[in-house]
Amino acid sequence: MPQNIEKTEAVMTAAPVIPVLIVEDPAKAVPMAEALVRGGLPAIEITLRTPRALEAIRLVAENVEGAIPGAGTVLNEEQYEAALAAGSQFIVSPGATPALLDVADKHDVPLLPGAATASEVMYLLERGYSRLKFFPAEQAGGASYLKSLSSPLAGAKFCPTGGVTLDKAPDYLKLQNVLCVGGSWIADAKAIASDDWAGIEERARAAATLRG
Ligand SMILES: O=C[C@H](O)COP(=O)(O)O
Ligand SMILES: CC(=O)C(=O)O
Repeated sequence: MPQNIEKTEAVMTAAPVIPVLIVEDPAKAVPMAEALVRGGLPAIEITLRTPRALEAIRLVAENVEGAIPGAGTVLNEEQYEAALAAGSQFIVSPGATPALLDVADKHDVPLLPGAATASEVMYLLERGYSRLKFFPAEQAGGASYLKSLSSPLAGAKFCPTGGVTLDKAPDYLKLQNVLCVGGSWIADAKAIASDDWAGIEERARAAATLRG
């Protein structure tokens, strides 16, 4: 089935920011997610870039009330299925392949596929996907580039991610074709490694009140 827009937008509009997380130690996942939820960011993307990321997703799914755990950096069918089995409520990919979209079409779980060019967006629209990640946002051209896509590709709405910061986020959030932004600045590897839950909560709170 094509993308379920209502369910996908529910994830994208739960808060203005989706934190993108690289979790090495699953024992950190629950206190980290609790800090993010307390700060007002329920949708959290744990990337499959570490060996124990799936374990981290499972622990958040089973233990953190109010969290909407998702898996990022999902590149293929095997990772997609493993992410769902771990309890992911949404899936994110830096790009899109026909094989990844084929497996996503079999499930009613939001997939945010990545796109960075007009042709990539057009391909995804053809496949029934209109709620997308714009990646890597800053490096690909930033808010002015994304604004240029909004008139010719009016059906597509984005979550820009990649180089987005607290300062840059409002430039994206004010665009008609942006529903949220993603980024690692709220809980980077250093903050997670040093158990800086208060700092993560504080940055989450600032992000949760961002407006375009
Ligand atoms: O690979 C990039 C991450 O998805 C998030 O990007 P960031 O660290 O620039 O916020
Ligand atoms: C870029 C991103 O969010 C991902 O790796 O899925």
